Amino acid sequence: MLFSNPINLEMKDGNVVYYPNFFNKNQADIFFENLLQSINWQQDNITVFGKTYLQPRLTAFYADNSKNYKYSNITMKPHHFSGDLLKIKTNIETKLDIKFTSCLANLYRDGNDSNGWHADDEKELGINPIIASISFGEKRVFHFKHRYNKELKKKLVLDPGSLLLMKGATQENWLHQIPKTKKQIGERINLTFRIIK
Ligand SMILES: O=C(O)CCC(=O)C(=O)O
Ligand SMILES: [Fe+2]
Repeated sequence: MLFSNPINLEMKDGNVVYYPNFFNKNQADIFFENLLQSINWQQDNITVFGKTYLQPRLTAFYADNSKNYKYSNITMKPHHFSGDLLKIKTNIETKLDIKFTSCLANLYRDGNDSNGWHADDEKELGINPIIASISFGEKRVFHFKHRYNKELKKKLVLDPGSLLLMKGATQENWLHQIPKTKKQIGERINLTFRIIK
């Protein structure tokens, strides 16, 4: 087997599988340190209901084409894949047998950084997008809530070295977030590999 113990989250109207040890601890630690230094982290302004704020985390966008990525009034121009990010891309493409074009990277500096309720449903991702989300560094809680049935919720901890694979109608029917935490915690890097044609 290429990687151990996938956990199917059994999402109604969606399809989410969690792979806790997609990368082993040693690999995950090395990738974390290298990506922290090598990624072109930036902090953008976002405009929500007419008010402008600094985004509560750092981000960077990479692609093997020149297509921009637009979300929350932000347009991100891609950098080219290289170094460990390219190694990770090739590794997951081989293991999953899927080719990705793009990666949106997130750096949560501490518990005060977050990612509010949203779905990855921008039209450039197409219908039923496949999103492969890799985590390194500090573990963080991840929430799902169903868009139309308030009783349906899921909560899980994303461990370093893990992969969360979201596919099928997940983005159409569910929202997700990384909430803030009051705990004193360190940095976390998340890489979301996407297909943008
Ligand atoms: O940090 C995470 O695990 C989630 C990131 C995310 O949802 C996104 O970039 O769209
Ligand atoms: Fe997302």
